Amino acid sequence: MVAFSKPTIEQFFLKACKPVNPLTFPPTIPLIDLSKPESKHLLVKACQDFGFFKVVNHGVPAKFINELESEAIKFFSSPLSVKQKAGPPSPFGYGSKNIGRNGDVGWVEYLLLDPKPEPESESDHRRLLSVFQEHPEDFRCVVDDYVTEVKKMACEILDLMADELKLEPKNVLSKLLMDEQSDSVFRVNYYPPCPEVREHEIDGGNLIGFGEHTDPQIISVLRSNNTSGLEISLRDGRWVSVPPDSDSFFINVGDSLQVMTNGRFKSIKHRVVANSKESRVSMIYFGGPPLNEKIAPLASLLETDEDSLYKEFTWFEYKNYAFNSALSHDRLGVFEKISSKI
Ligand SMILES: C=C1C[C@]23C[C@@]1(O)CC[C@H]2[C@@]12CC[C@H](O)[C@@](C)(C(=O)O1)[C@H]2[C@@H]3C(=O)O
Ligand SMILES: O=C(O)CCC(=O)C(=O)O
Ligand SMILES: [Fe+2]
Repeated sequence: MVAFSKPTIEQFFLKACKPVNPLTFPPTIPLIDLSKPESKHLLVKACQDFGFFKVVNHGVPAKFINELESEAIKFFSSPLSVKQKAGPPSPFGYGSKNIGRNGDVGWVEYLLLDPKPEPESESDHRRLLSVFQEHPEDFRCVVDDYVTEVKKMACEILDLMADELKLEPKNVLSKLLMDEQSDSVFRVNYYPPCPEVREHEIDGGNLIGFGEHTDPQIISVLRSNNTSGLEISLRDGRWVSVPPDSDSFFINVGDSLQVMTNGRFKSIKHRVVANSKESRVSMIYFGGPPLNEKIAPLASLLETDEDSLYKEFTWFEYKNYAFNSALSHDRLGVFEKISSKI
């Protein structure tokens, strides 16, 4: 663990890296229309080829999305002293610039929230809600309404995957998110504009909003406003920027789903670069399994004689390892039976 001092602006720049490739996603981002259940074939292909796709006709009411975005903007626009009352994020609360506990920094402020507060974490929630001095319960309702809908969509997507992969039972994946003990997280990120980015751009630097990483859970459901910044890494190592679309959702395969499909689905490496002029607001639901769940390839997916590529572990063990590692660390590496590094 690293002791934190206030990060300097230089720490936020990716000096040693090649400039971000301005290509947009080639050829186009896989697009899944949830009103057409036959798109389940495209959905599985997208998970195999990229681990990433965009969803339209998702059924999440615009009202819930807009209310959450405006509550978030209200919160992030309040004085630092007010926001700090909701911090630090240990594990839930307000954070700024420091990401995780291992020395990562980014040009970002965020709220990490428990989508389903347990009685023991009630005090955390009270502290968090006290920040929304005027109507604290309204904020909780706005988060609950949004998360309920997004979780429903995530489960629908997981059921389509299971159907296309002919998994039994059909809810083998979605039941992990529906479980009362599901260890999911909800995050709202706010990337303020950074005027200083322009001077550094001249040196070919990019301001890092959220450093490169894969998401450890099963599935991540991301929605952002119309400010660009999200980039994904292709298998050939090129970074490409994802055109923002505030009316759609973006889905990432997480590390756990990569393992459950024995590597057929890819957990995609992604990052966010900050912007000199516009603020970016994103909200992400990370659907995770219960802590005691064994994360292993689904038996019905393994061909005869096909072995698991991974050692046995529970979500508790993986999460513990992940949260003690830096953002860019290749977390699945140590759980592979044959290291991909050789
Ligand atoms: C540096 C870190 C932040 C993170 C925990 C970790 O040690 C490595 C994984 C990171 C990540 C990425 C996806 C989600 O944003 C997140 C909440 C998660 O589950 O894993 C974050 C963690 C975090 O911000 O605490
Ligand atoms: O804010 C974003 O657009 C993505 C952030 C992200 O990848 C994360 O919070 O894990
Ligand atoms: Fe992420």
